[in-house]
Amino acid sequence: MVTEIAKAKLNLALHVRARRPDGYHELETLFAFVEHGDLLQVEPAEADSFALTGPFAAVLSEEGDNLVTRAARAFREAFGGGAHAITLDKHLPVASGIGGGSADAAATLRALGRLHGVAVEDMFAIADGLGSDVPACLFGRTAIGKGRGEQLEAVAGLPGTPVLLVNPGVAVSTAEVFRRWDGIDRGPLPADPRQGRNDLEPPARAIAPVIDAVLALLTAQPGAGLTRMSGSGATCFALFDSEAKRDAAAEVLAAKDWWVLPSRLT
Ligand SMILES: C[C@@](CO)(OP(=O)(O)O)[C@H](O)COP(=O)(O)OP(=O)(O)OC[C@H]1O[C@@H](n2ccc(N)nc2=O)[C@H](O)[C@@H]1O
Ligand SMILES: Nc1ncnc2c1ncn2[C@@H]1O[C@H](COP(=O)(O)OP(=O)(O)O)[C@@H](O)[C@H]1O
Repeated sequence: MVTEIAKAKLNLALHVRARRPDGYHELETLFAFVEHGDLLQVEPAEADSFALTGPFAAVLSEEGDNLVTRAARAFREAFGGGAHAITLDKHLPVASGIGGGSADAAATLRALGRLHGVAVEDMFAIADGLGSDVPACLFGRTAIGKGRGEQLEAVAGLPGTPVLLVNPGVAVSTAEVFRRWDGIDRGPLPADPRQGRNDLEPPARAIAPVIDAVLALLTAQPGAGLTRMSGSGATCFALFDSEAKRDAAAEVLAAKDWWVLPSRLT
């Protein structure tokens, strides 16, 4: 049995540059990861099986096609390896801008790669076909992403930085948020992500105005530095200058009945 953590992804900055003829958007984004996420367990078996557990299992169990089973199918078509029993312990909220599904797909590939001796480098083509964020999650390191997110360049991160993730419990459709982007290119990613922005914030806030309240309360917390929405939302994050201040902020935001995840950047 192999176990992988499907770490939550953050977009420390996300600049949308252009709408492409194929419907996708050209991005420049700074991907980072946190220590916590979903838990994936994979073992060879006589027949394929897939079990969902954890606090967000119910949301997903009504959907037929999971990114985990899609990733496993794509792996087998490319590399063989037979049947597997897979368990996904779902801790990350679904459709929330922290790439939970993408991280699960990448963790599935990593686990199968470990079981069957396939290198991560050889699985990027499969990852690309599963979703725009899956290559970044497979890479798993702080990186600048271009194209639709699949052109990756590793950069120095801020490992160990305390971070708080907050989701107000509203699922936001990524496709819908991109559709509402105003089409204005506001320029490239700056060297310092703090000077950057998330261009998907205005359209996401229009769909889910509660994001305004989350950002306002996060920004007001003692010790909060860079505070922003991640991906297409609605999860927002703040970096903190100490774990104690992060934990104090977590209590304040959890009192709103919002989902909170105190973690650290990897
Ligand atoms: C916005 C981002 C930023 O990291 O994160 P999330 O909010 O999903 O976490 C990603 O680009 C999301 O990646 P992912 O969730 O894998 O998206 P996909 O399944 O490939 O695409 C879902 C839909 O989003 C839109 N889409 C996605 C990526 C992109 N560069 N341009 C787009 O226009 C398309 O309408 C597409 O049909
Ligand atoms: N294992 C999975 N975890 C989360 N979502 C999944 C999974 N498999 C399929 N999905 C689908 O993918 C969509 C995007 O999910 P998710 O990756 O959580 O969003 P985001 O990238 O915005 O954080 C969900 O609405 C859901 O329908």
